[in-house]
Amino acid sequence: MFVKHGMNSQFALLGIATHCMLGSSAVFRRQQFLIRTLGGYTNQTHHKRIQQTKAMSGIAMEADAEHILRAITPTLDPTKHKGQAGKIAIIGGCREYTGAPYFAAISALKIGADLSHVFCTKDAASVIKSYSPELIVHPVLEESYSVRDEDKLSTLGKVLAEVDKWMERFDCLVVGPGLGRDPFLLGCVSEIMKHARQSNVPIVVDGDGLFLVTNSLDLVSGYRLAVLTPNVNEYKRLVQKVLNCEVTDQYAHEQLLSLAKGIGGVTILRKGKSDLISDSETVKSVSIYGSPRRCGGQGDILSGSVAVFLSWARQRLAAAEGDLSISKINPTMLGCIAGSALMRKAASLAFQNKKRSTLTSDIIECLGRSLEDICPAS
Ligand SMILES: NC(=O)C1=CN([C@@H]2O[C@H](COP(=O)(O)OP(=O)(O)OC[C@H]3O[C@@H](n4cnc5c(N)ncnc54)[C@H](O)[C@@H]3O)[C@@H](O)[C@H]2O)[C@@H](O)CC1
Ligand SMILES: Nc1ncnc2c1ncn2[C@@H]1O[C@H](COP(=O)(O)OP(=O)(O)OP(=O)(O)O)[C@@H](O)[C@H]1O
Ligand SMILES: [Mg+2]
Repeated sequence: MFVKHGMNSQFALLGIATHCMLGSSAVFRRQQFLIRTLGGYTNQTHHKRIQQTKAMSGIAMEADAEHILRAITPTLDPTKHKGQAGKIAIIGGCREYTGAPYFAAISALKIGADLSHVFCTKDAASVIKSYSPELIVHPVLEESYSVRDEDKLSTLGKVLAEVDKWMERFDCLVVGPGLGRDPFLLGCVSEIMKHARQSNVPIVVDGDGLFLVTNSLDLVSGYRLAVLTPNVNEYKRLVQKVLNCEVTDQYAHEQLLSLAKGIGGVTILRKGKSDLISDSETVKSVSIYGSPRRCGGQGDILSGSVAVFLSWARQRLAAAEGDLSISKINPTMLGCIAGSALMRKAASLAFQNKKRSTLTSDIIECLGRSLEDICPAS
């Protein structure tokens, strides 16, 4: 039994119950007993919940990712101006990590965003600029070691003023790649996230952003434009914090639904052998064959990609144009499915060429060709 206790454990139990219901076994009757004992639902609510969960988990889960990629990728139209294909900002990059924010930001550009900004610490900024002249790099974040206690409040004010100047222009923020875990820096980033939320800017949370959010769930709880992209460790910590239990692979879909619901309907992309995606209403998987290489940085490509596709999906749905088959799907789900599929296709292509020496930069080089194969530019 993976559930220990806690309100949200009810959802996990419902998931187990649904699973067992399909088998109609004695174990199911036992789970029903447990739900009644621990869940506190009326019989009617209980029955409705089970029906809903059954409907959700009973359907084929694999997303039609290529169809979605084609439906949300904008055409290259000569009447468009700079910025219309997306302006993305990465909040990340500190003394230790300069690769992660670079990978996320450059991936966004290689897929087709027009502008990619990075807000990082002063130490990281010149290094990131030296990787690429394409990125707009703002050396605005500060770590504790570089700020005296008496200057912390004024520094926070300056950081927020710098980021706020740009906030309304961004189509999506990616918070966390290479952010580090310095307490003062994370305090500033919390405020940036609150401002993004007030401005209705979507936020993709990855890497150390997930460390921050796991300890301060209110930052994203109930925000439908938040996407969390946890790896195996990050997912484990989220499940322990929110559901108060261990990760289960046997009831992976149900647990993911419960987690997304427990954080108020955010969208979660659980990375792994297959990527599992849920917005607390449905669960989809992307199992396109990727690469057996697990070099660091692939998650950063993914977070940058999800930011672009999420922006494109929102744009496409807002204009109510194009493919009606996607019009009922949450844009955060569309963004995750498209980002996951493209990342995996590019990884597969890079591995065909480079085999054991495949690195993250090789995968980034394959992003354009992989998108072209699915969705030709002309
Ligand atoms: N080139 C770069 O600059 C890269 C930087 N990265 C950044 O590195 C930072 C950390 O990301 P990771 O993916 O390594 O974070 P993880 O939380 O997955 O892992 C951090 C380290 O702690 C260990 N760890 C994690 N949870 C643990 C637990 N419960 N008990 C014991 N050990 C545990 C892991 O094995 C790993 O060595 C993020 O900011 C990320 O964005 C990565 O994206 C990889 C590439
Ligand atoms: N076992 C696997 N098989 C195939 N693809 C995988 C596997 N594990 C992860 N991936 C893919 O690799 C990408 C990155 O996932 P990963 O778990 O490595 O993220 P991460 O640890 O956050 O990476 P990073 O090093 O950038 O922080 C995801 O798109 C995921 O689909
Ligand atoms: Mg990561």
